[in-house]
Amino acid sequence: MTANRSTSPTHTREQSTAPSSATVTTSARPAPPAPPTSPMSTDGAPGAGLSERGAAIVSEEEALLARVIAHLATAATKPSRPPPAENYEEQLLSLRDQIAAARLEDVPALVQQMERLQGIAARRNENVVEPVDPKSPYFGHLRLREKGRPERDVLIGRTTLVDASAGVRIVDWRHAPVSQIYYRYEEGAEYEETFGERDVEGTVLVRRTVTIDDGELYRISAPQGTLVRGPSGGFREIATRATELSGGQGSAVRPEDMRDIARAAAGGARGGLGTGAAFHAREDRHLPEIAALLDPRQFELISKPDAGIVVIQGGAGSGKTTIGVHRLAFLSYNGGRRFTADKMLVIVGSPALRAYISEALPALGLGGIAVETFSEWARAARKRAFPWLEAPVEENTPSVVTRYKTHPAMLHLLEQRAAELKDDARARRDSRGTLAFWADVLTDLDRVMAAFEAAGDPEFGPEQVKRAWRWCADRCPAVLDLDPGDRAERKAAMADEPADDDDDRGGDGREVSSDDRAVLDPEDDALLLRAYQLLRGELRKGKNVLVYEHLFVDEAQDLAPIDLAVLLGVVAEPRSVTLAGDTAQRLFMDSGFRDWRATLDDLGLSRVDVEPLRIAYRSTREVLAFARAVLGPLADPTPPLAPRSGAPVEHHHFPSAGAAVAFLADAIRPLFAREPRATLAILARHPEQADVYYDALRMAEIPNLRRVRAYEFAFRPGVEVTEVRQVKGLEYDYVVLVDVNASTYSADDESRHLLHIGATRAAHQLWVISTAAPSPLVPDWLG
Ligand SMILES: Nc1ncnc2c1ncn2[C@@H]1O[C@H](COP(=O)(O)OP(=O)(O)OP(=O)(O)O)[C@@H](O)[C@H]1O
Repeated sequence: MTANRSTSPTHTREQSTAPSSATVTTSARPAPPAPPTSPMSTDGAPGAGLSERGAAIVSEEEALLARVIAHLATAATKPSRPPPAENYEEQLLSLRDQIAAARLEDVPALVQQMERLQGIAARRNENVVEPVDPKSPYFGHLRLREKGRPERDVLIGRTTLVDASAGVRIVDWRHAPVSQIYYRYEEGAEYEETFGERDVEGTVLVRRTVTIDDGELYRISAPQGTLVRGPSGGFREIATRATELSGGQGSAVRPEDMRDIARAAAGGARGGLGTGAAFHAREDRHLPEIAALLDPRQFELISKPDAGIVVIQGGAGSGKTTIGVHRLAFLSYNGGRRFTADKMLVIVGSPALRAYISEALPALGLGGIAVETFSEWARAARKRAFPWLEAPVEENTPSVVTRYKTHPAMLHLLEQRAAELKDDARARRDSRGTLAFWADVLTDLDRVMAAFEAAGDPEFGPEQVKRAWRWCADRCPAVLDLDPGDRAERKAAMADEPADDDDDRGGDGREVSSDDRAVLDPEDDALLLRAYQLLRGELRKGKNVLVYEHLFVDEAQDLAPIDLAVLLGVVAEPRSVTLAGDTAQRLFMDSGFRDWRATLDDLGLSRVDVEPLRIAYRSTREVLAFARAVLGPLADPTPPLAPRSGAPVEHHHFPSAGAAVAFLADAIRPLFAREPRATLAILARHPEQADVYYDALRMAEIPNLRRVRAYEFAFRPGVEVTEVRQVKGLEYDYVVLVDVNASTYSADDESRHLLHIGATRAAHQLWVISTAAPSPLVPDWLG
């Protein structure tokens, strides 16, 4: 699928030049140089122009596939055919027979499959072990030579099936020893691994990624070349040049390597939108699924031990979400009964990502995992913990109050005050006591002042503390009033607080004024939950304790330390957690998250390492250069490695939005005529700006045009007009950033982050449009 954030992980990144895993893997021992091949052919004639080596690879792979399919067909007609998935006992018996007949080196994979099945049988209601799908039985091919043993072909797929006598060995990608060879070693490399109890040494004779769809081989990626079946049925070689991660020679992938398509793209030079990438995607619909492409570093993080906290810092498009969801799959496979679907929680940054991940998980064999945004999850948990607290939550909190409530100083104060109440049975007795505690912590001015002074945050001094405190002191009594219990007593206590005649405006100029209605701020959900955890212990869901065995938090940079503390508080010991985020993509500047190190310290996790990811897979080198430039001083000192190069980023200036739309309409129509499967995002900072572009493009009768107002992305081809904030975590073939004017994006941190996020949604090409004095963040070199 070419749509933004493909909904199926089997084609999560439909672009023709996804680097073959062989070209991005690193190995202690380099692959031997590929023998010379004849020039690449792009003429589409069946098999025409295939090098001798290419032809040999194709026939080897076709023979292998034919063998597997024939075996699956025979197995299907035999009584010993794997029984329906829900018939666990028969499946276990079948596996036992396979083990009895298997060679020593195949036994661990089968035993693992058996253990997994036993776990599932015990749970009954969980995911089932799927039989091998004859339409797409595997995606990786290794040929291994081990000392004193004949060479053997091992295929990497989504489930295990081994029949050594038939020469068929398909091993689940999550099965550690074999997948380690696939993900860590290049063709030609020597390896040492442990299979079960046995140490083995060998050589990877062949390592290829294959795409099989509907039982047909469509694509082979090998170090010697990428071979693709054309519409006429024959194979041809495409874009085989090795990508250079350092930006060195031979790194260009497109448009040069796609001359034929670029030629088709009318006016492919400056002024033309479209690199032909989405056109090519249509032709080469069959691209390897992402599990086939994982690089060694990604696989290392995915396969980290099941206990422990893995913190991933990676730039835009470096595979953080990919790692998070594959780690869930890996743990669920290897973790026996511990990691069942109802015991894993995924927290995402937006409803759009929730939609994407919810659809991606079942395709990885993970049905029924809860995927929620933090605010949704916290709201529901808070309502369960305080069922009688019927205060509405209003989203009009002044910035100064958000910062006060999410500041690490507030988290520490809450912890300190709770510790002081260790022996106070009254405070701990029920959720009403917790509510009183919450109000007390927020409104005890002396303690609050001391806590913020100790935090020493130069951007949040006594002035701000006082203003935020006023807001809380004004609002908390009405909330406490919802508890008829000892209303009078509490009111009297609140009345003792000193009157405040200071300025009563919030940091953003909004009035911080008295409100007699019982209203909560969104940040109160986390404060109340943390207070509950500290005073009363574990949160509950119905009669059960609310506890998860694994937690994956995506876009963690937009959560406050207190949010993370609440989430970590619902994870069972020993904790198994993946936290992924990118400090360059912070959107909620008031959230209390400063950087990973400080946040981990705030959470008492100083000893946890932050794992950096360096390869930016999504965007081209040109897009990444722009995205880095707009970050200015906020950019990571180490630039990401960008495997792909593409069309230059262009800046177009117009006197008005009307002129810009006319230009865009003229570029978009031919783009979709050439590349009907393309996805294009037109991104504004503010909704009103997006409306202007949408209305005008609609009048220009741009087909498949959608105005996305509240995360209702279609994940299919077409033009989506929306605000930058909404597209966090998504991806498009092409992106146009509109109204990149000085009045819209000044040189402040939030503007830098927004432009960075918007730009890095583009996989292939980026345009920047200004309609007044351009933003100072547009780099000079863009012109
Ligand atoms: N090893 C890989 N080889 C090729 N493509 C990859 C690889 N890893 C990830 N990708 C692709 O790169 C794109 C970005 O991946 P992903 O969304 O996981 O990154 P991210 O770090 O979460 O990005 P963002 O921070 O922008 O949300 C996706 O299309 C994904 O399929």
